[in-house]
Amino acid sequence: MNQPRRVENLQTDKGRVPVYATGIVEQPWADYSAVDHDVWRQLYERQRQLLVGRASDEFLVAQDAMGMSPDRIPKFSELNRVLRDATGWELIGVEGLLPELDFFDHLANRRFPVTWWIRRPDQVDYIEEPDLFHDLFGHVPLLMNPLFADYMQAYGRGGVKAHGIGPEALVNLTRLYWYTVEFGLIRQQDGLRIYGSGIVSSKGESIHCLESTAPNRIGFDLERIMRTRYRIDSYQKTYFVIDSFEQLIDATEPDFTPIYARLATQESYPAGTVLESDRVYSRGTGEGWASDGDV
Ligand SMILES: C[C@H](O)[C@H](O)[C@H]1CNc2nc(N)[nH]c(=O)c2N1
Ligand SMILES: N[C@@H](Cc1ccccc1)C(=O)O
Ligand SMILES: [Fe+2]
Repeated sequence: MNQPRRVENLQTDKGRVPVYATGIVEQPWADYSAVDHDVWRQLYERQRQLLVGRASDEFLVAQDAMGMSPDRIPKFSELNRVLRDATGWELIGVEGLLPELDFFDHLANRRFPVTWWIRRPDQVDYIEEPDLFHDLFGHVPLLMNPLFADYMQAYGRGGVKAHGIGPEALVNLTRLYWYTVEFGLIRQQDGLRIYGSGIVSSKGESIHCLESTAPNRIGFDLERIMRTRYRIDSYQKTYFVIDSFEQLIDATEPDFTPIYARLATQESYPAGTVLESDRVYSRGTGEGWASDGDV
């Protein structure tokens, strides 16, 4: 995608960046400070160590294929050469969260929006919004996996379609993103493993999601997930487990229009729910759960 014309230098609270008409930001790589690069290195090395034995084989293979350097914040332009050859995806720089339709349209065109700024040293254990580390370390590697790359584009197309159907459909579809792309687990011969970006980019949740007795771990069920509310400010109460990316692709291939219509007549479930019909890998103790805050 040829860069659209530059319209202005946006003064943000994190520095001046060139912003294009489409909201795409050019990565100001030369402006990253030594502190920025050190935060990247610290987070990268800590997560790489934590994820051995915890992340899925697909994630670890994809991350090695992506070939990011721990020593400095990677250049989007360098990663794009590798990514385009592998699956036709490319990264674009953004300021932060985009309006939903913009986000879906980028995914539908195999463009993944990556936040251009990285968190401060005092935010290494928790940050309330996606930064460069969450997007680049968490989301980008699996775009090297052909199956997952297809799923992400299909999701984007589904998002554009859901946006046209209405706000409830968008809520249903966002839950699917949350419980797969962000916080998904996958079953392997040697146990449950992580593929969700929100988990792999978080030290605490990488440990909690597999080792804590507090959360439920339940087998993937499309409509169950689309009815289930989630948490945005604490560890998840429930993690959903797929058997494979093929299962995810097969389950989401059909037209969702009748599913949205059915879901509109049904109640949603609180995040900590366990149903009789659930395939329960482990039922949580609920220890430490806040009673409110589901979205
Ligand atoms: C999938 C869901 O709509 C979600 O809230 C979107 C909205 N906008 C976004 N914008 C950016 N840049 N990155 C994201 O992950 C999202 N997520
Ligand atoms: N098949 C879904 C779109 C979709 C594809 C892949 C993942 C999620 C959603 C629809 O018709 O709306
Ligand atoms: Fe994310």
